[in-house]
Amino acid sequence: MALVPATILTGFLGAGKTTLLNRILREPHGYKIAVIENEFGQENIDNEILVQDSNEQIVEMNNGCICCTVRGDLIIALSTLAQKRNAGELQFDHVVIETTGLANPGPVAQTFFMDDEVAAHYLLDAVVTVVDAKHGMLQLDDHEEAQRQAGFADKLLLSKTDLVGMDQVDALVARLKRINPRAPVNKVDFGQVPISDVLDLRGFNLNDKLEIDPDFLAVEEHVHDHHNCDAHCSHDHHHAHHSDDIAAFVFKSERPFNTARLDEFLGNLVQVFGPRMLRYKGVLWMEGADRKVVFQGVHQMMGSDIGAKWRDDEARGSKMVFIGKNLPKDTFIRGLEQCLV
Ligand SMILES: Nc1nc2c(ncn2[C@@H]2O[C@H](COP(=O)(O)OP(=O)(O)OP(=O)(O)O)[C@@H](O)[C@H]2O)c(=O)[nH]1
Repeated sequence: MALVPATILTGFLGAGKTTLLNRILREPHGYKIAVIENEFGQENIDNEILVQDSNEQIVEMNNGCICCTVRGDLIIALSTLAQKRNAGELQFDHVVIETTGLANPGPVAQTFFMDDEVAAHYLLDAVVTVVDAKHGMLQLDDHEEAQRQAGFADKLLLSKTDLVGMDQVDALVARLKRINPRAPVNKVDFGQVPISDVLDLRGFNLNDKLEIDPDFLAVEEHVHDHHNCDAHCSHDHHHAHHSDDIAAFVFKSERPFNTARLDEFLGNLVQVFGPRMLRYKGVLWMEGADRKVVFQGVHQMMGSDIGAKWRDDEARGSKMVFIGKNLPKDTFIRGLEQCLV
């Protein structure tokens, strides 16, 4: 059987990866795409956000962090998909792996060369990196992961250019070109981009990567602590520990929220803690509403959408994930509890 091309979709927290993926999954392009999702934090909210209504596409979830479990979960997910495909149980002709916003794509890409079973079934097509035009500059300043994601890209897609002026876009593009002169930079507007900018790029060139990182294929000891993955997973394949002050926590409740109280509380939260709130999202049960509310944000930019209807057989409740730098978890949790009905 021909090798299945795989795309690694990466980009910093909130850059617009899921928005892009959702658009691709909705578009009638003829590809049958299997998706492997990975999220920072133990609750997979993207699970709820991604469209899952097409029987042409499969969404394969794995909790934990791709960068920690790269030689474990990712290999298992890819191998399971390949076995099902060979057995005729699943049909797909492309795989997209959406990494967490804090992942270094290096080890994810490595999997395609280091694992025989994966290499026997898949061809790494390209690393596509989404960069947030509004927050990208700061993310590149503050986070090594953001630089690696840009540096490793075979294609850079600039999102949220609607939120900034041309000067800011030009400065960011110039910086991206300095970090990665090889990757073409295209704009993506709320995920709108030709499919040919994302799939079938055949952009991954091992020789290029070895030039940038001669250790790319080096086998390393896997020494870090998996118990900490959910909250502190930002190890790269050199096992440098960084971003240790970034942590994720989850709020869950089986009681509905009072809309006015929650709006006011979240508004205050982002005013006070916005600069440290790297990414937050949730699926909410609002009092009196028969549909889910999906809320999410990056720093001070917060928004919400109406989601799917609560099914009759579904237990109603809310779950939210906050990822930030030194956020006062107790203040968040206590405040949210006070917004419940
Ligand atoms: N203004 C604007 N907002 C955008 C654009 N693309 C995405 N967004 C918004 O940015 C937020 C984050 O988008 P996601 O697609 O969830 O980002 P992500 O990279 O998947 O986030 P994580 O996986 O959580 O790191 C959402 O509220 C999107 O609606 C864009 O081009 N312009």
